[in-house]
Amino acid sequence: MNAPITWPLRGLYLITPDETDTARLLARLRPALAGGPALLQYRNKAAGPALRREQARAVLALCREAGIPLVVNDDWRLALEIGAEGAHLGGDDGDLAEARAAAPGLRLGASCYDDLARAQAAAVAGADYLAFGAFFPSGTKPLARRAHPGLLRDSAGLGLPRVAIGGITPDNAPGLVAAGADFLAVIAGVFAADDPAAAVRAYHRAFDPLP
Ligand SMILES: Cc1ncc(COP(=O)(O)OP(=O)(O)O)c(N)n1
Ligand SMILES: Cc1ncsc1CCOP(=O)(O)O
Ligand SMILES: [Mg+2]
Repeated sequence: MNAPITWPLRGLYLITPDETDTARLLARLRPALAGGPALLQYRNKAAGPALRREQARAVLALCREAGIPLVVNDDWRLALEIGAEGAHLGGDDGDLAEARAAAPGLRLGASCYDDLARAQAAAVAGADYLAFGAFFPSGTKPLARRAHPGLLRDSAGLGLPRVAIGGITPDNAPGLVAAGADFLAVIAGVFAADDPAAAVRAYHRAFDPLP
């Protein structure tokens, strides 16, 4: 019996690296999931539709064993098809209001980049969380638009969980949490670490109350 899946309030939001070998992807994922991320996003910008479908299903099985909710990047129809908990939509990933209407049970995340007006529109369209960033230079996505941590404070009034992304390390994480981030979305900081499980736990310490 798998553990029940509950949607978390805050924590590390782990995102998969671009890995086209499914066995290798799962082998990299297992130790990271052992660290206990709050959420996992399946993202693979190097895979075509068939491989994405295969990998999303395989990743969902691992998430179910670990009791961790899965969000599918870019493709809410795939998320719905495989029974994932959510989908993440950016500016090129279709209409959020259409996804909201077609998939009322899916948690929908919206990329808001550095743009408060976009966040307001996403909230009205039915987003379940708002993602901002990149807050720091990201080797994973070097051309990502940059955002200022003040945006996390400025978006508090929208009343939705806020996700920070982009070049986040255990060292710069506490500043983003202090500015209002509910989730820290991370790829390289975990998957390029020598000990991915320890890296996950290091991010979670950013959410610990101060002594
Ligand atoms: C949690 C989270 N935040 C932002 C993104 C970026 O989405 P997008 O702008 O669509 O860029 P790609 O990830 O598709 O390259 C994300 N995936 N997850
Ligand atoms: C998808 C995405 N969007 C903005 S930065 C980024 C990549 C985040 O990866 P990393 O944590 O390795 O900087
Ligand atoms: Mg996208």
